[in-house]
Amino acid sequence: MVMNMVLSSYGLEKYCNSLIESSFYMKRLIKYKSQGENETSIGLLPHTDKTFMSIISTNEVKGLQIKTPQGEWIDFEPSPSKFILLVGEAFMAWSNGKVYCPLHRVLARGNKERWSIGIFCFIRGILQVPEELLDHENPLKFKPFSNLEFLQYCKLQGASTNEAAIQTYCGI
Ligand SMILES: O=C(O)CCC(=O)C(=O)O
Ligand SMILES: [Fe+2]
Repeated sequence: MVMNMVLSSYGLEKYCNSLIESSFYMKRLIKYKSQGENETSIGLLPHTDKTFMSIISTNEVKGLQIKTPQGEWIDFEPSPSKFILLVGEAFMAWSNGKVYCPLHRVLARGNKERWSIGIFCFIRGILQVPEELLDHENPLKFKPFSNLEFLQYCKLQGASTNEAAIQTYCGI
């Protein structure tokens, strides 16, 4: 359903079924240690996800920050009924750069433990920019690529925090 909502908002709903059929998910629970009352440290370095998209839900402790296209870091305000969807580098490349893939980080602050649960969605097979997104003004920016091989490449290169990894991997 989430995939459907996101793709529809970009007029790409026609690709929804095939993407859902090729998708698989990884789940990860992260615990961030509490800090001193007035202390702040980096819980997770700034990075972009290597996924197609990621869904994150957290306990009530703030910490996740997202960088806007204008360069401003904004806080994700947690609540029990809320989750955040982050576009990954694979979706950004498949959309030929149309969809923004945000840099995000986690600050560990204060004396409460923070938990987050992430559902990370990857696509099997070869991802190719839909022809509807291409014309004279919007030439192809990314060669066809495999999301899983891209993930492997980032692990081997130690490029997990490199926000331009997809550009180096399959950018034109
Ligand atoms: O813990 C969080 O809120 C974010 C985790 C995250 O960005 C990641 O695992 O890629
Ligand atoms: Fe992330």
